[in-house]
Amino acid sequence: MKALGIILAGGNNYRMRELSDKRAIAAMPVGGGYRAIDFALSNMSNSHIQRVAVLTQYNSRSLNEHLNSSKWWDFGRKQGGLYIFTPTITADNGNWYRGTADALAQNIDFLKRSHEPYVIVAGGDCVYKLDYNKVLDYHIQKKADITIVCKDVPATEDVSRFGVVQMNEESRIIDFEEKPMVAQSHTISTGIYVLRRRQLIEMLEKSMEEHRFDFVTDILIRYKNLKQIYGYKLENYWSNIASVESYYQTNMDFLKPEIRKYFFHQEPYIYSKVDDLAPAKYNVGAEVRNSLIASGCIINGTVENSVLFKQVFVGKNCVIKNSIILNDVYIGDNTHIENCIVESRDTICANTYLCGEDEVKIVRGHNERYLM
Ligand SMILES: Nc1ncnc2c1ncn2[C@@H]1O[C@H](COP(=O)(O)OP(=O)(O)O[C@H]2O[C@H](CO)[C@@H](O)[C@H](O)[C@H]2O)[C@@H](O)[C@H]1O
Repeated sequence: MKALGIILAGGNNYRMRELSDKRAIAAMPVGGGYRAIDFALSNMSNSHIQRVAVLTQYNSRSLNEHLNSSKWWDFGRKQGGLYIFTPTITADNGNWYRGTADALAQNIDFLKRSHEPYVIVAGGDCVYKLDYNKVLDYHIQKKADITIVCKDVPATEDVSRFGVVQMNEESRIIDFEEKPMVAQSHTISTGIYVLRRRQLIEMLEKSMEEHRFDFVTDILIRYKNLKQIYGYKLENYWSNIASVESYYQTNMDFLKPEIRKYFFHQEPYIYSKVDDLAPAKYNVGAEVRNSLIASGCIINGTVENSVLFKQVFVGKNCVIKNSIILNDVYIGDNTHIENCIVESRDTICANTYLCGEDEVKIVRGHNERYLM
């Protein structure tokens, strides 16, 4: 096989507010039936990458539970497999992953023991489909040292939470600024990189010698004029779960017919861990419009422009509008929920009124305000 996959899934993100208290960002539920990491894992599997390591750290239990079997993404092969690497305290190392380069460097033995000539490095918090082999072919054809998958975003979009690149006519990256206040272009890095395994090992060893721990600032930006770094443009849907707003928007995108068709009905498919649940049930009085309702849900009230994850109960005379309800939530009768994200495994008492006014409201059990 030509490439090895590494998924970085250990970061925390304060922009996710309380949603990251319970779980790693890569374990965030997406699109009614997936977790964020399913997209990178399925892309790896669909690109026939047989050995994939997931580097996890922050709130790793939630992710470990989701990844407890490699069979869902078809990695259970004799010559390959899915590896989950959390930081390990050893005689030579007493540190957590101090950054993305450090996370890779702490697993340098895995890189050294592998035989694949190339490595695909991707984040576990992005929603997209990509055949990594196309990027790999491009990387080889360009004779690049590093290839970064990039995306043009509308000029109206705030790019200050991304790496922003400038490319010349040959698609060589001539400038890379990480999270700039004022951006020079609207081409962003998607955080997906291709490089030679030997090259990566060499760069990581140098970084560690100098106590530099971040892949972007200490490798990409440092080498941007010294190495041949190319950009590969991703034309299709891509979104990353980096804030409550982008998480909400990504889920709402799944209500658009073209996005649903792209992810649910067009090959290659996205895979996830499957639960054996009863089908969703709509009782007399239920009214559902433009919504995704996962298995195990029971609906009695009205649901509109919303995404309900598995095993949500909606009581009588409820109105759920423009909201995301995470799994195992019980919503009592006569409740109004609008512009909210309701945390998983929660009970919303009957007669509750919840509405995100200026921004999406995150609801956890005790946020209720009762109707008069
Ligand atoms: N210590 C650690 N151990 C293991 N995994 C860790 C880690 N720290 C972070 N990660 C993981 O690495 C990935 C990148 O996270 P970062 O916090 O480094 O950057 P961010 O996602 O903000 O931007 C990045 O991704 C956006 C695109 O989403 C780019 O535009 C931008 O240039 C790039 O830095 C995430 O999947 C995260 O979970």
